[in-house]
Amino acid sequence: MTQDELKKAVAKAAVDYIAPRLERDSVVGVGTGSTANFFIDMLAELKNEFDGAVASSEATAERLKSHGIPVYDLNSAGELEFYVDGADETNEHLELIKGGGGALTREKIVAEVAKTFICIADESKKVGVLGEFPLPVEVIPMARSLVGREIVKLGGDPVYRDGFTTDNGNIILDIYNMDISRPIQIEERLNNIVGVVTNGLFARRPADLLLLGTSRGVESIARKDS
Ligand SMILES: O=C[C@H](O)[C@H](O)[C@H](O)COP(=O)(O)O
Repeated sequence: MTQDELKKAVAKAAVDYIAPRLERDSVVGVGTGSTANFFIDMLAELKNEFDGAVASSEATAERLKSHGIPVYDLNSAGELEFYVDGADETNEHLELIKGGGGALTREKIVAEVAKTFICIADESKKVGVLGEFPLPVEVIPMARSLVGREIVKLGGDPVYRDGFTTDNGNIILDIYNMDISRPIQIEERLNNIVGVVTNGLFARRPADLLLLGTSRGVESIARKDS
């Protein structure tokens, strides 16, 4: 199977999971990226069975609206039953690296609000230890050099994502060669650097359910303590 076929399979598995659990007044949190896009396109078929969505990026909001799915501001949406999103990496504890597309901050905010975070990913995203994929950090532009120096002190190699601006008007530093064997600790340390908005580690708030696309089918992996 191609990677896109695996992404479509997990998107369908997510729709199949939430469909029987949706109420007419449900608002669904929706992530960003190519896997999330397949999910959005399939979610559209259910659009008369739930109220609408909260988007984790401008791109996702546009795609939802193009299908006629109402998009709500998170502040007026109240509680979200589900947040469905892809990932750049996941470990066995469903701790994630996200933000390859630069949407990490809004993704983290929406994930925080949702009762159940469903991660959809193809098997190339499953790793033993996080960090092969460079870890994105969203930074206030004037703090770029300061944050870069602090990241070096933590043992990482920050690289400025040239020409990229987040939906929040900030920049991204991608960290290479960082030891992420203790994800919660690294997530907190990076977030403590002045000028960091947030980083792409989802360890404090990991996924609750991983739908992993493999050549043998979609594996459903629940977080052990969820
Ligand atoms: O900022 C982007 C998001 O965190 C995506 O969920 C992540 O990059 C995975 O994207 P894709 O599904 O395209 O591999």
